[in-house]
Amino acid sequence: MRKVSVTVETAARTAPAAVIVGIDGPSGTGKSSTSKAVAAKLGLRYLDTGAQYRAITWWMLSNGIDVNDPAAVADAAAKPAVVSGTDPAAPTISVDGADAAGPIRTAEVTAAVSAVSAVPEVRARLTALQRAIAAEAPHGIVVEGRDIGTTVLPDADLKIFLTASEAARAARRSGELGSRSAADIAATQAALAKRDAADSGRKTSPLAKAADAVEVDTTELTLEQVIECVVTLIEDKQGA
Ligand SMILES: Nc1ncnc2c1ncn2[C@@H]1O[C@H](COP(=O)(O)OP(=O)(O)O)[C@@H](O)[C@H]1O
Ligand SMILES: Nc1ccn([C@H]2C[C@H](O)[C@@H](COP(=O)(O)OP(=O)(O)O)O2)c(=O)n1
Repeated sequence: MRKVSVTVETAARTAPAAVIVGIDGPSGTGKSSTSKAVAAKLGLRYLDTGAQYRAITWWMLSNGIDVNDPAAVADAAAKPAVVSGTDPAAPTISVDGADAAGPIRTAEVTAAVSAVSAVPEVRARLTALQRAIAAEAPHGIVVEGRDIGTTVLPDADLKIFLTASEAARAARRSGELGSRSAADIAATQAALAKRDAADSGRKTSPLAKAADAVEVDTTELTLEQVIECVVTLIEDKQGA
C-alpha cells in the first residue's frame, strides 16, 4: 500500500502543470490562427472568446432585442445558453443548442458585436464562463480575446499582446472575405478602426495590453513565425 501511494505522489509531482495562456489584441492581428495552431501543437485546449460575444450578439439580433439599447441587452444577457467546444482542431460554438459557427460571422453580427460586448452584464456572464472553461482544461488552454490578460485570467502563466499595422490587418481581413481591391481594403480598414476604437474605448474591461504581457508586432512576420514565437515563449515558461 505504502509503495503504491509513493508512486502516485511522485507521478503527480512530475506531471507538467496545466499552462494557461492569454492572447489579446485588435482584430486581424492573428489571434485566432495563432492560438489554434499553438494549442494543437502543445496539446492544449483553445477558447475563442470573440466567438462567444458574437454568439450572444447573434441571439440578441435573432430575438428582436435592440442592440443599441444597453438596458434591453442587459435584461436579456442571462438568457442565451452559450456552449464552446475547445478542441483546437475543431472548435465549436452553439447557442441554445443551435450551431452558431456560420451565423456569428455575418456582417450584421460584426457591426453589432462591439455594442453588445460593451454591456457589463454581458461581460460578467461571459467572463465567468471563460474562467470556468479555463479551470477545467486538463493540460491547459490558450484563450484569445481582448481582455484575457487584464481581466479574465490575470494570473495566466503567459500573456501575449499581438499587434499589426492597420493596413496589414485590413489586407488580411479583406483577403479572408475574398477581395483584395483597394476600395474593399479601404472599407474594411475603416470598419476595423471603428470596431477597435469602440472596443478600446468602452468602460468595462476594454481592449488593452496587460502590464506583464509580451507584445509581438506581427506586421512583418508570417503566421508560421508568430506561431513559433509563441510556442517558444510557452516552452521557456514551462522550462523556467
Ligand atoms: N502573420 C500573418 N501574416 C499574414 N497573414 C496572417 C498572419 N496572421 C494571421 N493572418 C491571416 O489574417 C487573417 C486574420 O487572422 P485571425 O487569426 O483571424 O486574426 P484575429 O483573430 O486577430 O482577428 C486570417 O486569414 C489569417 O490567416
Ligand atoms: N474577450 C473579448 C473578445 C471579443 N470581444 C468583442 C470585441 C470584438 O470586436 C468582438 C468580436 O471578437 P472577435 O475576436 O471575433 O473579432 P475578430 O476576429 O477580430 O473579428 O467581440 C470582447 O469584447 N472581449
